[in-house]
Amino acid sequence: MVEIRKPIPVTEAIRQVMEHVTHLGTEIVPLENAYGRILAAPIIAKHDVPPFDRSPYDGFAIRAIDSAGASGENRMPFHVIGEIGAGLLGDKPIGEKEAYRIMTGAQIPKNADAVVMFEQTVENENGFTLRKPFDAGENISVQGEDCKEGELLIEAGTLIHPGTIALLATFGYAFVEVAITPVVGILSTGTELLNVDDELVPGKIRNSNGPMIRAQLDRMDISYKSYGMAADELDMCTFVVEKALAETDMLITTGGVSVGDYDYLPAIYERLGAKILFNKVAMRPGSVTTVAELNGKLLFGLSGNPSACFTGFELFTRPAILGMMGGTNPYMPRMKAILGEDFKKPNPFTRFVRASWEFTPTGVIAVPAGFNKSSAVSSIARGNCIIVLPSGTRGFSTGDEVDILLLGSELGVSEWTL
Ligand SMILES: Nc1nc2c(c(=O)[nH]1)N[C@H]1C(S)=C(S)[C@@H](COP(=O)(O)OP(=O)(O)OC[C@H]3O[C@@H](n4cnc5c(N)ncnc54)[C@H](O)[C@@H]3O)O[C@H]1N2
Ligand code: MOO
Ligand SMILES: [Mg+2]
Repeated sequence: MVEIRKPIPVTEAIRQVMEHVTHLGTEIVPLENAYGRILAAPIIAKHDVPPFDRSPYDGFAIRAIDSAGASGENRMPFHVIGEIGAGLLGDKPIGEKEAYRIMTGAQIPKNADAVVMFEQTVENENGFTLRKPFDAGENISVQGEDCKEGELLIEAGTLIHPGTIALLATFGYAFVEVAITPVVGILSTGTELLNVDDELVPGKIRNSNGPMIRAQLDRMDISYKSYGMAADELDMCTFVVEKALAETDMLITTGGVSVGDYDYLPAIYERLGAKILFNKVAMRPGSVTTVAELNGKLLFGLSGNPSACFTGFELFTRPAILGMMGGTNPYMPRMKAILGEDFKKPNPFTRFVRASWEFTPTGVIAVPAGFNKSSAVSSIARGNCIIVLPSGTRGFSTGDEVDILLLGSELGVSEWTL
């Protein structure tokens, strides 16, 4: 008798996966290796930024009071007492009607409280004249206007991007505390599988899931250990799964999770004593996605069908990996889009449609990326997003508003909502 599985809602499945995520701790890396990692400690301003009042322009530093009454008819003369380039200091305090020539980024000299751009002056042998009064503080970049010493700037759990690197460098972080990145094992199961460079022979297909998962991990900058392909043989598959689990922090298998005679993953989980979190999700594709846990490590039994495998990774495995690193935005960003083509299939389960989105003059349009069965490989290649069609809906028409999940974005969101 075939086992009847009870599907759980997608949101519940994601919640269960995230509940079983374990952190691997933190490590210190040089700043030049920190891009793409996840911050393990918050960035707190170690000093004010800028650390001193400075000039935002190339021009003259003056006392604002000396410009009072200046006009086109009454140009105010100033005497230049020296020059300050960025990185240098003016050693004399400026006196009445005196000015320093000052360059962008240079510290404002003593007594000066305004900067006049070169373009606002007429220069002469002695200095310059100007034709308008300046307020105290005008054209001064004030110490601490960007960051105040002690201010919490970026939370732990944030992905480090080029802007984060700039901030870390500003505060002198030559080394950064980041989350340890998991090593993920990948095993493609299926007696029908050939290597990429094999000739097709009757009944066989090339393994596309293995290379696809490797690329999905590469896109996240996560390292992996590939265990290649295993034929549908219980003992051999159990041996490889056990070995892979011992050598990695998480294992992704593809294929063999449904109810077929040679779908051995359920038996392998049982043999190993792994706890099955779920083995059926109310979604299409990927309803057979199975997740188990053993000794604190997650085993993702992704479907063999390519579109289901891809979707299972993006929905469950990717947030779990980010969660293992304490990532605070593990879920794909979501956007509203206008459906660019009819999609008339009813949706008994939540449907995730591989699609392609673009900005148009009338807004964001998302168009399904062609043949959209669970077994499809072409629509994964053509898609750049996933349209989410809620369960219980009866098909959608061109012009309907839909939600889309963005693929390959370094941005993410903190909550999963459906
Ligand atoms: N009686 C039932 N049959 C099936 C059910 C069901 O509920 N009852 N579920 C169907 C659904 S939904 C899916 S999805 C598939 C899932 O199958 P498995 O995850 O067990 O995967 P396999 O049987 O091993 O393979 C399915 C399909 O994918 C191809 N495949 C497998 N590995 C790869 C790979 N690495 N690269 C490319 N393609 C691969 C494989 O040849 C099969 O065509 O089960 C349904 N059946
Ligand atoms: O597990 Mo399947 O992908 O719903 O067709
Ligand atoms: Mg199967």
